[in-house]
Amino acid sequence: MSILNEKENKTKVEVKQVSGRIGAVVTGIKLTGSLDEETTKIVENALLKHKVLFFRNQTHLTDSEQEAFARLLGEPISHPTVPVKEGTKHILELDSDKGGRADAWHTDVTFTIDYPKITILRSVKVPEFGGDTVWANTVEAYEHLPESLKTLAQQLWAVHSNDFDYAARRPTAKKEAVERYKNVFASKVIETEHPVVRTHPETGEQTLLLGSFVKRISGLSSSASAHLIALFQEYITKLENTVRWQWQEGDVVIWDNRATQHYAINDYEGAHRVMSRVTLKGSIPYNIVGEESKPYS
Ligand SMILES: O=C(O)CCC(=O)C(=O)O
Ligand SMILES: [Fe+2]
Repeated sequence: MSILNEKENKTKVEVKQVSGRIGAVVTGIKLTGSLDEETTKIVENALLKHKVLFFRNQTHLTDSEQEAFARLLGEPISHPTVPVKEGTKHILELDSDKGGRADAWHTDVTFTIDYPKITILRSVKVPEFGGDTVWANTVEAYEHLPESLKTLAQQLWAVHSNDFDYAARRPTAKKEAVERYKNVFASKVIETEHPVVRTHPETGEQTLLLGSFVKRISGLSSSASAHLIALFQEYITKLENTVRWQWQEGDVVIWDNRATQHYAINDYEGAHRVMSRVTLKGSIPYNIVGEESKPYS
């Protein structure tokens, strides 16, 4: 077959927006570590535009092939406290039987200073019902703030920490999950002060940087902090600002972790759900006037 014919036979790549403010389904791409440059660029550009990309039928992927694909978009990094899945370089396995139920609105690993720019999540085992994930667009959330709240948000800084009261937030969590949180996830306390409004380093857009790792707003009482966080989170998680995905086995979802928050719905009780996650190295955030995040101690 000539090169020309091969090109003609190539499946057409399509990027189809699926809701008003966030998310697109991508078809015609088989994700592998040897994806060509042109297709990789399509994925990168679509991600900056839509913030979350959904790919069905990627059942060919193994952990190592997922890592190989991830390397095309950036530098894979391991979680700072949770050990990587055995036999892999950087994969974080989220197993519902081991407390892997991320049922709080968050951006990944924001307690670190240069938290991941992108997350690539693959469904390995999905429950018969439930277990959807929802993403929210933090650029659109900022854009939809009234001017007075934009001005307020721009002046705020927040302390993000991996040391929060896990058990109080999840009164029904199993003892094993609470222990795992304490002994693994928060084994080493990591805290960072980030601006509440982060300038996206690639698009220049303003994003709201909050989520469940926020301990408090700098300089405010815990009560005032809680009110303000709730106020901004309300704009972030407004349903019009979100997209919800019903997983099938072998789906891959890629999100821009600098422009989104997400929530894994914990509505499948004892059923088993397993996900494989790779995160890519991010950069230190800065705000509209160029002030950078700093370690907090
Ligand atoms: O389990 C999910 O759907 C999402 C889990 C999560 O928060 C993550 O992978 O970062
Ligand atoms: Fe997450």
